[in-house]
Amino acid sequence: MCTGLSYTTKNHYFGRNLDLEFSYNEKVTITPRNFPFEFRRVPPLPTHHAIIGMATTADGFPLYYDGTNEKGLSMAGLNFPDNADYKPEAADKTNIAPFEFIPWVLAQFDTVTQVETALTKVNLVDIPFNDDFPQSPLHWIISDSDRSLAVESVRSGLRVYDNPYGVLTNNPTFDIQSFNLNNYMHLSTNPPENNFSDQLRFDTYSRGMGAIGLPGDLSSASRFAKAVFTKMNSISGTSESESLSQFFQILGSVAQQRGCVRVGGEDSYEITIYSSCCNTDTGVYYYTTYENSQITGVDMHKVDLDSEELVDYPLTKGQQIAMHN
Ligand SMILES: C[C@H](CCC(=O)NCCS(=O)(=O)O)[C@H]1CC[C@H]2[C@@H]3CC[C@@H]4C[C@H](O)CC[C@]4(C)[C@H]3C[C@H](O)[C@]12C
Repeated sequence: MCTGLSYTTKNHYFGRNLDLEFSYNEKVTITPRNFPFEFRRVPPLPTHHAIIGMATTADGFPLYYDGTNEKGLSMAGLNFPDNADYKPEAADKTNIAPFEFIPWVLAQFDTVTQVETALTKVNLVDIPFNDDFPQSPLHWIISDSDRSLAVESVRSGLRVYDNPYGVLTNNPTFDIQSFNLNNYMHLSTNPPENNFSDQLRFDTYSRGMGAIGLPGDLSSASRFAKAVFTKMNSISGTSESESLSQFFQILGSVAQQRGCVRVGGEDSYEITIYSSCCNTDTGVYYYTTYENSQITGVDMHKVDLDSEELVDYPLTKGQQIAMHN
């Protein structure tokens, strides 16, 4: 499971939790403007926007999990099992393989609204990367500082939703996730009032009681409600430190601790492998990992963005403890 998030203070920030029981050796990866992008069914892009994000590179191609381009447009892929349905090639459409979707979008568009227009022609074609990286069922959040979309290729076709929450988790489909929020409209950050019965007396014995009923389990529907509540009520100062802290706190509210979500075999548990937060205005990509609570950053503008070569940074995965004595 995963959670994607778009958040604005003075600058705009975009990132995600990647929750999984293993890692594919992902690295913070910068694709400079002249890296020759080739696609399976659409024309290559020899020059394009530069991209920074988390990716596994295979056969020289950056397989992005999430990324931001130099115009501040961002996109992340999240697991969408059983619902994702990729299509046969369509002659009258722009046929993009799912693993090409993030590079293809971030390489050429500046805003969500531009992407929305282009998506009317897009067909997510069922072409896997290779035998080592078979097709994965994904859906996507696409954000800029103004708005977000949720994009889902399902049996009935490509669904593009306006995403006013700037949040995406996993199943069910985005329309159902949105509908479910109706169940939580009574939640409040204020102390509760007695609407239960005027014949009874109640005591607000604790702070935070206005949001009793907000789910705290790690299922994707619960994480969606929790993350939307936390984000929509978030208050942050505008400095980089305050903004980053608030962003990682929101992601932390839906993070997965080892042992709580068993998957498959005896000793297999899902954890939050990494949390990322890219300042989309400055092009600095920050991350923490499960065992590295210190924020690590990579500034895309510190490398030669006119080059042709991918630049990647292996993740620092152990705790970086600042001892006082
Ligand atoms: C598994 C992850 C989602 C995390 C999640 O939700 N985990 C719940 C698991 S569980 O459902 O609970 O068991 C997703 C998110 C992004 C994905 C990569 C995107 C690029 C590329 C696309 C290719 O087509 C296939 C290989 C590829 C490297 C992808 C591998 C994998 O699919 C990634 C890491």
